[in-house]
Amino acid sequence: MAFFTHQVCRGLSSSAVRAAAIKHVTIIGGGQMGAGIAQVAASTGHTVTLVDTSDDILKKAVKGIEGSLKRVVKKKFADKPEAGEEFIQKVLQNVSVSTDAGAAAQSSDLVLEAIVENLKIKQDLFGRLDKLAPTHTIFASNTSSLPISDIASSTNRLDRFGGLHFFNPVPMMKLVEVIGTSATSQETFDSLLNFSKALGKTPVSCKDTPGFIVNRLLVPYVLEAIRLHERGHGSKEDIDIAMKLGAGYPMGPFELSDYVGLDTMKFIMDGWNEKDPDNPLFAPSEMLNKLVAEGKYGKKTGEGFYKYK
Ligand SMILES: CCCCCCCC(=O)CC(=O)SCCNC(=O)CCNC(=O)[C@H](O)C(C)(C)COP(=O)(O)OP(=O)(O)OC[C@H]1O[C@@H](n2cnc3c(N)ncnc32)[C@H](O)[C@@H]1OP(=O)(O)O
Ligand SMILES: NC(=O)C1=CN([C@@H]2O[C@H](COP(=O)(O)OP(=O)(O)OC[C@H]3O[C@@H](n4cnc5c(N)ncnc54)[C@H](O)[C@@H]3O)[C@@H](O)[C@H]2O)C=CC1
Repeated sequence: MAFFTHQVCRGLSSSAVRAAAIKHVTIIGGGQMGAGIAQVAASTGHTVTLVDTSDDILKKAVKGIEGSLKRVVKKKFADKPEAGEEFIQKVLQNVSVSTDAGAAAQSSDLVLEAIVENLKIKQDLFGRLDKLAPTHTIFASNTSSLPISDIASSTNRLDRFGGLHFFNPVPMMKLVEVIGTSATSQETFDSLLNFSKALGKTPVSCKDTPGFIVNRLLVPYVLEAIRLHERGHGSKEDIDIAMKLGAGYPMGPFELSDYVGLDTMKFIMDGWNEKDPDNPLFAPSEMLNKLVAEGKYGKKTGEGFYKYK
């Protein structure tokens, strides 16, 4: 099955001697993931420019970062609230915002994209930035499901292009999947690996295959839960309770879907179904399609499988 052939294998123990350090990062997309990555990068001493399409979205993103930082310092500086407030201010000083991705990319060591899960839109963005960013700048995508090599194909910097896949909520989740394509240079891969470690995360090396490691396992599981419910074999609530108490998952599959975003889930499912139409694991779900058509994307819109208002 061509869909699941792998491209390249890289070890985590490779020499990182030549890898350039990443200091200034442009993060494009100030939604759940981009804001979370910006927060963690700024908290670990990197300077960050967060880019989105409007000032309003960026304002909301910075407010979200501030709210999340407050939760972090409540624990980290439990008995030193003043030091906690100082930390928040210091982190926020490391973050600037912009609606001009091209201008931001011009002073960046890394441009990391966390925009909508759509190949054409991601390709357009990187194709444009490729002409504006300095030669040394590394490009990376936080895509959940798209081949990194397909996104990179719109640029002329295939050796300086990789994947950095974070997990939601970024400040809490320790893993980063680092993806090299067959064209990604070892130097680039090592820079991305070192950057993940500098963020305090644990990186794993992944091949450029659909879903990398985590989503290749997680997406079929969640879709099977939805199908089980569609067949009338369990309520959402019971399935969620069952997986939390019976399998030790922190969230059940319906809670997790709402948390991730049903729009993102649908983008992933449709994309994989299109590439591999005979695979029952990626068969469309009427229930998911209906919720997305109604604009019920989950927590971020106030309703998905559950209501949050
Ligand atoms: C769907 C399948 C398809 C996916 C495809 C697309 C997605 C991807 O490409 C990859 C992904 O990201 S998959 C999703 C991975 N994430 C998970 O599985 C999260 C599962 N949930 C959890 O770990 C915990 O419920 C969690 C850590 C979230 C919350 O912990 P709790 O359950 O204990 O609940 P809380 O009481 O709310 O939180 C406890 C404390 O955690 C801290 N915290 C939580 N969220 C935070 C945030 N955003 N920022 C900062 N701190 C945060 C916080 O300390 C909180 O305590 P309080 O502040 O006192 O509430
Ligand atoms: N939601 C999740 O749990 C995870 C999502 N991802 C991936 O991260 C990416 C972003 O996902 P989320 O943050 O959940 O989405 P989101 O919907 O919360 O945020 C996306 C942001 O990108 C902005 N945007 C869209 N097109 C843009 C453009 N051309 N230029 C600048 N900004 C643009 C939107 O205005 C929005 O603020 C997707 O590729 C997704 O697959 C990866 C890991 C986990």
